[in-house]
Formats: sequence, C-alpha cells, structure tokens
Amino acid sequence: MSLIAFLWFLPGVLVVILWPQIRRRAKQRQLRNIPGPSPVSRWTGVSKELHSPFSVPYREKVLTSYGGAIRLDDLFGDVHLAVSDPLALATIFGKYRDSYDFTESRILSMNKVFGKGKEHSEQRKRLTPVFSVRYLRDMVPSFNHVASELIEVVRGAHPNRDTEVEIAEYISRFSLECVGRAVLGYSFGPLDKHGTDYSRALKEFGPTIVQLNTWRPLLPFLNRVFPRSWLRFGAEVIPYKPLNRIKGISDSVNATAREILQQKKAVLQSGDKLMLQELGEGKDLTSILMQHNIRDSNDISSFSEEDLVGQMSLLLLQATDTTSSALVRTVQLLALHSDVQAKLRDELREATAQIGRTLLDLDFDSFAQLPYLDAVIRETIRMYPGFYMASRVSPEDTVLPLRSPIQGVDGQPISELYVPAGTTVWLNIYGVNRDPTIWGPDAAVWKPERWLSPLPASVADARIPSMFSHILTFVAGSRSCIGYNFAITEMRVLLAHLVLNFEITPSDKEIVWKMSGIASPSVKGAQTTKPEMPVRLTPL
Ligand code: HEM
Repeated sequence: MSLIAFLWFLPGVLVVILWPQIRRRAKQRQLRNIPGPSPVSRWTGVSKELHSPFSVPYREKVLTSYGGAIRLDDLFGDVHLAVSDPLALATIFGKYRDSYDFTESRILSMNKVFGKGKEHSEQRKRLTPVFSVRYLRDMVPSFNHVASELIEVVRGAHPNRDTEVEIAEYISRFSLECVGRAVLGYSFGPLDKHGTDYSRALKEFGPTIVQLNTWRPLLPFLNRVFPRSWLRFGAEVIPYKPLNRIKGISDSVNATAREILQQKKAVLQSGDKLMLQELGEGKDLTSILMQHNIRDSNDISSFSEEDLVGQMSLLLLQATDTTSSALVRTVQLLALHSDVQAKLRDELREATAQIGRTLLDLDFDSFAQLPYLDAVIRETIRMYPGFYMASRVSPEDTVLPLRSPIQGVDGQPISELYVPAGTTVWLNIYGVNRDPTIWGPDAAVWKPERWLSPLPASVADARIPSMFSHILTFVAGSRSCIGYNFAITEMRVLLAHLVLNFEITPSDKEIVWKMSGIASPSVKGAQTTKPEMPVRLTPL
C-alpha cells in the first residue's frame, strides 16, 4: 500500500471504529440536562474521581446528592447516568430485562463469567440449586466448623486481653475456606492468616484491577483486533506494574483452579465413593458442572475446561471479597457500638443457653431465628452495600420513567429519561439504600433496631425492585447475586462465633475505606493494597 493510500485508509478505519461513539454523543444531548457533579476535567469528566481507589467519600456525596437520576460525565464527553429512582430501576429489570446487561468491557474482563444472553440464563438455571436454601442447610455445619476452627486459631495466636488483631485477614481466610469447601468441594488448608499463594493472589486481584480501570473501556477494541495470546504477551512485556501483576495473579489463580479440576475429574471418572465423599459428595458446584459436561458435552451450556477454570476463579472472587467486606464492616461497627454488641451477645447467649447448646449445635433455622443478629446484618448491608453501583448498558434506545420527577439543569421538570443505545447506566445501589424519602430522615444512621419493628410505609410504597429486604445490595434481575443467601448465612455464623468469644473494641488506628472493585478497609496512610482492619479483642 502506498503512503498516500495508507493516509486515506487510517482515518477511514478510525471513523468506522469510533462511529458508534460519535453517534451516541450526538444522541446524548438530552442527558446533558440532567443534574450531576461538574466535570473535573474536560477529557476525563468525573471518571477519575469516581473510579479511583480513593473515591469512597466522593461517591458517597455524589450518589446521594442529586435525586433519582444523576449525570456523570465520563471520558471524552461520554455521558453516564446513575439511577436510583425505583420506577426507572423497575423498568430496567422488568420491561428491559432482556436488553440491559453488563458492558462489553466488563464481560470481557470477567472472562465471560456465566456467559451472555441465553447461554447466561441456561448456566444460571443450572447453578441456582447449589445456592438454594435447601442446599445451604447442609452447608451450615461446614461453616460452623470453619468458624470454630478460626476462633481457635485467633485465640491461640492472641491469648491476652485487649490485644490488637488484624481481623480482616482472618475474615477473608474464613470466607475463602467456606466457599472452597461448600462450592468447590476443596479445602485451602490450615486457617492461619498467611493463607496460600492462591488466597493471596485472590486478595490482590481487586486492588490491582482497580488500577487498570481507566484502560478497561479499551478492552473490547483490543480483543477484536488482537489474538488472546498477543494480549497475554503484551501484559507480560509492557512495563506497567499493575498489568504485569494482573497477569501473575491470573496465572496463579488459574493454575490452582486447574489443579482442583484435575483432582475432581479423576475422582468423578473413577467413581471412588470414599474419595467422592471427602470432596463434598460431588454436590458442590464444580462437580455439578463437570458431571453435566461428562453427560452432555454437546449442550450449549456445557463448559470447556478453560471456561470451568474461569468460572471457578471468578466465583471465588465474587464470593470472598464481597462477604469479607460486609463482615469486616460489621465487625468495625460492632467495635464502635458497644451497646449493639452487648445486646447481640445477650441474644446469642440466650440461644445457646437453651438446653445447654453450643454454637456448633445451631443449624440453619436456629441461626435464621436470631432477630437481632439478622437486624445487625441487614442494617450493615443496607448502609454499606459493598458495591456502591453496578453498571449496565442497553444495545437499544430506551425510555425510563421516573417515580419522582427531577429538575433539569434548565429548570424544567424531567419525568422520564431518554437513554440512547450504548449509554452506560449505573444502578445507584448506595443512593437507593440511603434515600431519606424511602427510609426516613434517619436513613444515614446505622440503627439495627429499625428492622425489629415494621418499616415505614414509604419503603413498601417505593416498590424497589429488590430481591432482599427492599435493598439493592444484591441488585435484582437476571444478573442479581446468586449467592446472597450463602453470604447472609456465612455472616450469621461467623459473627455469632466472634461476638460470643471476644469483646471487640476499636483500635487507635484510623481506618479509611477504599474502592477496589468493592469497598475495602485500610489503615490511614498504609501503603499496602490488602484489606486491613485492626481491632482489639479480649477473649471471653
Ligand atoms: C455480602 C456479600 C455479597 C454481596 C454484597 C454481593 C453482591 C453482588 C452483586 C451486587 C452482584 C451483581 C453485580 C452486578 O450486577 O454488577 C453479584 C453477582 C454475583 N454474585 Fe454476589 N455478592 C455477595 C456474595 C456472594 C457470594 C457468597 C457468592 C457465591 C457463593 C456470590 C456469587 C455471585 C455470582 C455468581 C454473581 C454473578 C451472577 C450472574 O451474573 O448471573 N456473591 N453479587
């Protein structure tokens, strides 16, 4: 190709690649009338402020300050929306349930977890029973044993009164072990806080991926243009530490997942009953998927070995960071509110005093019938949902009606949002869960007692499309959290063990919460990326 032809060709290719974006920008004119924070930069809008690891205070302010729909200026003039209006959310999860899905870059960066469209719904249907209450009942003894082993490890390592303990590491080890045993039929070994290479790699994933967030929108383009092997090679040789680190983490996580898989494959194929029993009787998620694959390898929802490895790793990530974050937050709040902690301890003592039981004797229903424990958990995940927002995009133009009209920048009322195809819509989880028009004037106060009496009528009236307690913490619709019951059960068990065994008080160190995909705590000024939550424990 001559130089002249190349010079003509290049802008042509660029226009073809950028055309959908150019068209979307033009159609987004009406969205610019929606109120939102002023762009901090002409090029990056508010995206850096919103997605940086230090975005928590900014997010908390923005997501509760502008009403049911918020304009968020993104890269190069693209407009995103954050929506907390219940009717607009119900329309996304109802009328447009087949349109609104993850953004392409998110699906790619998540290694197609649970696939897309029909493939996704088939796979989800197959996995749902593993997370049902019926199955969870059988998991409670396992959670209970892991919690009790953990308490022994903590007691052994910190036998004295009022010792400062780094509880976040222990909690994250607990979550990983519960998911490992129950979901994968695999134990990650002793519960000391050092963990395995695999658990360390998993913990580093969130904080590292967040450093790459700015580049994530480029992923669909790179994926279309370059073969996968080139992208992996690039991640290794380009001198950019977070990129090199993510490649290392991904290799380590995949290697362990592959090892678990090989172990299971051998057992399933041999039919060795004793071994099968040891590995969770083949009832765990990996075995179910593998048995399905062995039975029907032509089914569209069958997983290739590569996909299975991806599914397992991503499931571990989805399950451990989220539950650890919620548990660590609850421990912090209990440390700060000694009255709530004492009341909770009374409830637990009463439950275990009956017929001289220990916590190990409590089953799923006994844990579920502790109203104050339940109230503490609900209130924590209402106020601190872990994921403050979740992204969706529709491939078609949509109209989202608003339950409560908002005032446009031009002063005129807006009662519906015209959302052009390809616009990113953030489900404003934090905004819904803290909306004072729904929850009352004390919406921003952590008050477990609110769950012990009927909630205000405004909560039911709002018709929040929620799958759990009118809150959006686990979102709703086809991509909602499949493991929410699992998480709540895990939380009930560990909190019960901690509060009955230790008095928890705050450490002198100041804690700041950062965003690493999910909210994650650290000691102010610390350089580390791993979660930290020092608290003082006194054995009881
Ligand atoms: C307190 C703990 C948890 C929270 C706050 C949480 C929250 C969420 C949220 C918000 C989503 C949707 C993400 C989005 O739409 O962008 C999600 C999806 C998911 N969660 Fe959870 N989660 C928790 C625990 C768990 C656990 C324990 C498991 C598994 C054992 C799990 C498995 C999943 C899976 C597999 C998905 C993807 C579902 C799909 O795409 O169909 N989660 N979670």
